[in-house]
Amino acid sequence: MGEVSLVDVSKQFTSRGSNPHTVFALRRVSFTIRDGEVAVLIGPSGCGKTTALRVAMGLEQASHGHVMVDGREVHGCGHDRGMVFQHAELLPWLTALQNVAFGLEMKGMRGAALHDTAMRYLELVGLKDSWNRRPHQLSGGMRQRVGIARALAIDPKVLLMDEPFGALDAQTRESLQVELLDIQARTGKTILFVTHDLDEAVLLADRVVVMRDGELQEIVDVALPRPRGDIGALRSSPEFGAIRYRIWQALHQAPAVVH
Ligand SMILES: Nc1ncnc2c1ncn2[C@@H]1O[C@H](COP(=O)(O)OP(=O)(O)OP(=O)(O)O)[C@@H](O)[C@H]1O
Repeated sequence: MGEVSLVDVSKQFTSRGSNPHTVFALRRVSFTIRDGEVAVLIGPSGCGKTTALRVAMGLEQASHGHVMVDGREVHGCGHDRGMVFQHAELLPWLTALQNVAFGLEMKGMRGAALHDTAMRYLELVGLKDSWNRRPHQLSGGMRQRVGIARALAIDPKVLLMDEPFGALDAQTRESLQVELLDIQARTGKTILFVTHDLDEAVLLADRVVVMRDGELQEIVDVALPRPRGDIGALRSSPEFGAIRYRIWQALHQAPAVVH
């Protein structure tokens, strides 16, 4: 199982100093991502996407409301959730293999099981032959692959991905999108994915959660068959265009009324 819910979650940040003020990053946000589903969070810069992900991960505590995983309220981080960041955030002094093994060691795995499991996940992301390279010896795309392998290796129920392909060139981004679709098909992981990119949202998602000013604006169903197949052909299909336009409309609707 891997169902994750944000239940009436609000998050406010209060800055101190000479000009103290409060920012409402999330206001009463509720949604559920079903087991095995890919949900994409999209919305303008500053609308609260990263905050929603960090609250779901347990890196931030909600000011109000709570997070449930498989019907159980969670507090703080846990091995049931894995996170992939925009800039892989690898430990620079460790090899690719050691970076993937790191989380497994935290889980208590040792010896041959540790090595074999870390290697299996590097293989899953196509990096078996680069196991001994340190992050500075890897391209941006390869570093992101290591980040994905590291998050998957702990076998979380839910994968939380914060603009993981945002800093990559278009070609690398596209090949990682295809890889992620493939990995998701093989592992059946529940994924909550943040992006600014409409095409990426339609390509990856079962549902797209549109956010605005810290509020949930709308949830749009992406009724495209899986596997997504030839993504070039899919992108140019009328069905893809219609869903993309539906999300665009949701993004450009009048702002939600703040009570
Ligand atoms: N630690 C923090 N302290 C103060 N304010 C914060 C903090 N984290 C986020 N915020 C504020 O909360 C709001 C939402 O930020 P968040 O990073 O979640 O938005 P986002 O939609 O992910 O933006 P982007 O697309 O630019 O990454 C913004 O106004 C931001 O400045």
